[in-house]
Amino acid sequence: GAGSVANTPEAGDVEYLAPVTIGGQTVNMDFDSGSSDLWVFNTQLSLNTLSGHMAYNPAQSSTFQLLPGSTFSISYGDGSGAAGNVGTDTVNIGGATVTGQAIELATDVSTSFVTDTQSTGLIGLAFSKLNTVKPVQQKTFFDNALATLPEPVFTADLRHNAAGTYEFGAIDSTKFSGPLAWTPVNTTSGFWQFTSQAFAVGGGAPSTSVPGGQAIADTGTTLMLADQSVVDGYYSQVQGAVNNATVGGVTFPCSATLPDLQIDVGGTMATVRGDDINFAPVDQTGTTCFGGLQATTVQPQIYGDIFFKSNFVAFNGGNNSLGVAPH
Ligand SMILES: CCNC(=O)c1c(-c2ccccc2)csc1NC(=O)CNCCc1c[nH]c2ccccc12
Repeated sequence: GAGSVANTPEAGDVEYLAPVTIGGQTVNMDFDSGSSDLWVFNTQLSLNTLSGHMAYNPAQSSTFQLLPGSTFSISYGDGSGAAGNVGTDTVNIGGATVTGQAIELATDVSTSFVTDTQSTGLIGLAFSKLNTVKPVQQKTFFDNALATLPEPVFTADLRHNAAGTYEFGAIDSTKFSGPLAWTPVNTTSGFWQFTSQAFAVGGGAPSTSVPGGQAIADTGTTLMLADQSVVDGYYSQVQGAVNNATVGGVTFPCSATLPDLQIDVGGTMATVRGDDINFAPVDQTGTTCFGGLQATTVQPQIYGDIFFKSNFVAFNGGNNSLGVAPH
């Protein structure tokens, strides 16, 4: 059946956590449409590492089964990562249930995850071809759930500093306004990848031909990481915006009025509200603010939580498409 859970932004909308029940144990996880491993803090980790975290205890689950000889090791572009061994258990997300889901039990986690005590791990929702389990690659929760969901979809409704929703198996049209604009997804990369070739600033004339012209929908990345041409075009319209090498990105006066960004999603222009591009102050006085839109040289571009705060997104695993609408 379908499943729906509330998600909650951590302070500063850095990440969005939602409850997942694994073998009867409910833990808060980071739902990540930009990766494909479900890994958890668990009782194999040292008490130091576990300090402050919830932890999954496989010994307490009557449905846990070890996958002998299976391991995982994942690293993310920000240099963080996790590694460990693997078992299976029953996973229930708001009523949507999968038995025999691969549960990757970290025995090693990088510092940024250790200090992030509200998160018990990640639940990857990209395509299973990116899963890192060896010797036998494992499927994501969504992949395993597809056949049993009323509709082969999951949706992300992320809000600024407010509770939102992750839903599996249904599209709740009360969560967005107007029709969903659907675009085909190119699954070759293993991400929810689509064409994004143009942008406009504050309703101005659209640019054309953004280099690479591809982007992914990634709930696991905090910011919106776009091509330099998009970033330059946007911040050229923001008084006092500078590339601040010290803090590692574009900053501007917190008092600046930020224009909306219109960005191409498979031929339809989606809007990212200017307010959501004012991500956070970088100083105690709240004078200088860090942009939610930053440049990346990697391709494809990464439309993270900043994008989702203005746009409801439906991920259709039945026909590999994305539906986007303002919310
Ligand atoms: C900055 C995080 N994002 C990435 O590294 C990333 C990249 C990527 C690749 C190279 C350079 C920069 C970014 C491509 S797709 C992609 N997306 C993901 O990897 C999605 N999963 C991020 C999980 C993640 C990494 N660090 C965290 C810290 C807190 C919560 C979650 C995380």
